[in-house]
Amino acid sequence: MKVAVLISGTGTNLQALIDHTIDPKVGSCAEIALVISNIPGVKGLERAEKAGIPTKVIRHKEFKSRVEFDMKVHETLASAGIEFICLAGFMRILSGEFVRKWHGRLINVHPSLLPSFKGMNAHKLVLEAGVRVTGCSVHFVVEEVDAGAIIVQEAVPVCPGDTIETLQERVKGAEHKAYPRALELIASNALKLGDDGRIMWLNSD
Ligand SMILES: Nc1nc2ccc(CNc3ccc(C(=O)NCCCC(=O)O)cc3)cc2c(=O)[nH]1
Ligand SMILES: N[C@@H]1O[C@H](COP(=O)(O)O)[C@@H](O)[C@H]1O
Repeated sequence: MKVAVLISGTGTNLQALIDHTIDPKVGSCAEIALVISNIPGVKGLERAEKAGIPTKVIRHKEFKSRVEFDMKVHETLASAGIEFICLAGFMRILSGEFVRKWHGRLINVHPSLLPSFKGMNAHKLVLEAGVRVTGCSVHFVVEEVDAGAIIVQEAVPVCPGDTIETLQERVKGAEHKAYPRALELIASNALKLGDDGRIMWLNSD
């Protein structure tokens, strides 16, 4: 399954997906065939280049509208024969039109236990709420932000004295296990997004 990873920054989740898909012990049928960033010069692009994965920068600032940016991204994905998209620290909201075109073939990792703490500053909200357990969620992407069906979650303790930085680092450690696991469930046809918008587990035989 030809997978594209969309990034905007450091790309540690991209790295985890790369390491997973090239691991001969895993024998994954997911292959990362393209990495697209909306920001030039980010570390995630270096990670892809080091792994010999084609990269493309599509600057959202160069487009008059969100939809035109999304269309360029879609065309780039289609011409590369991409079958599945992983968002990994991609910080642009995608238009409903794009999300509909990739319905069931587009997932994201969010740094909280959804449906709690949606949006951009999950770790800050977690600390302010004083919860003792947080975590990460890998979910299908739907038009409503951070609201799609959840595929995998992993819990992470909140420790006394945690800051946004210490929390983010601990949660990322969980993301790097959860994301490859979620991609493998999909690539191995263990589950898919049902027409009712909920996870459908496919029989193993
Ligand atoms: N339609 C749809 N698209 C998404 C795009 C990215 C992410 C990743 N998580 C994200 C969640 C929130 C944001 C956000 O609010 N950014 C500030 C505004 C930036 C902008 O103007 O674009 C970005 C990524 C999730 C979604 C999603 O759940 N649904
Ligand atoms: N969506 C959020 O953005 C961050 C991306 O980090 P990286 O994968 O670029 O290191 C991760 O914490 C992820 O949960």
